[in-house]
Amino acid sequence: MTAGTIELSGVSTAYEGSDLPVIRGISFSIAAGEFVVVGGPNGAGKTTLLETINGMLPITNGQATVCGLDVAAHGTEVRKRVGYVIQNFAFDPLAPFTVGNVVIMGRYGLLGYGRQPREEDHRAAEEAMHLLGIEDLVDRPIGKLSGGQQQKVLIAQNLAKKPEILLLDEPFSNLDLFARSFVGEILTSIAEAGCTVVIVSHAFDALPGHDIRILAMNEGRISMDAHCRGDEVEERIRRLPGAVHA
Ligand SMILES: Nc1ncnc2c1ncn2[C@@H]1O[C@H](COP(=O)(O)OP(=O)(O)OP(=O)(O)O)[C@@H](O)[C@H]1O
Repeated sequence: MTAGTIELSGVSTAYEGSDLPVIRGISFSIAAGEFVVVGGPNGAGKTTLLETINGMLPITNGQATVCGLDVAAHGTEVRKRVGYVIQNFAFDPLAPFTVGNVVIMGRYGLLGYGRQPREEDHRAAEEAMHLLGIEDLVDRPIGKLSGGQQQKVLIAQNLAKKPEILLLDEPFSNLDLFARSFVGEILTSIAEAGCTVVIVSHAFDALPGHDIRILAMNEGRISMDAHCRGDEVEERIRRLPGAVHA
């Protein structure tokens, strides 16, 4: 079974127009349903790692295989199976979309160009909004919501896709303490249901208490690959060399 798996073998990636690799010769395997936190100092390459897994960057060395697909050759197919909640996204205050419009957009990549959402697409969007507790916002203009509410909408949009893998870049950044634990619990339940969850974060206080895999990064490389409880992650990351800025 390859659904939800991530395999990197000696992978390096560089941004367009640059010869310098940002990710440098990284290798690891992530199994379906794993709950992984990626930590490390600013500029370590954490976002770049998520973009690499999601097939958004040219791979200059090695091979990345996601859900059994070679990322370099099948980026579009990979992105149908992977949800990616990007860092610090904020909607234009005048964006002409409701919350319901934004969540159903999560289904568009599966539908194909110009196709209208079907009953099952609306159902998937409703389920995702229900899970995030945002059904009452469905008709609200997205640009008029708070940062934390917009963050929940983006997570719902990606869950509506029913991804095999969910990548989240700083998902807790706009959320209050209560919302952070709430989202942490949702991500745990998603992983328990078999969806691989990979979170880049500097905020570790909302991580669930169960066993978590930590991948720490420094200067484009993996500096630690370990397991611990959610409430031990911060201490483990702090003890790493080069972690002073984390
Ligand atoms: N679009 C881009 N073009 C060129 N270089 C980039 C681009 N995005 C990031 N970089 C560079 O790649 C390196 C890693 O950046 P990345 O955003 O992956 O780090 P990060 O670990 O996620 O940092 P942070 O914790 O600050 O979000 C940095 O040196 C950064 O300047």
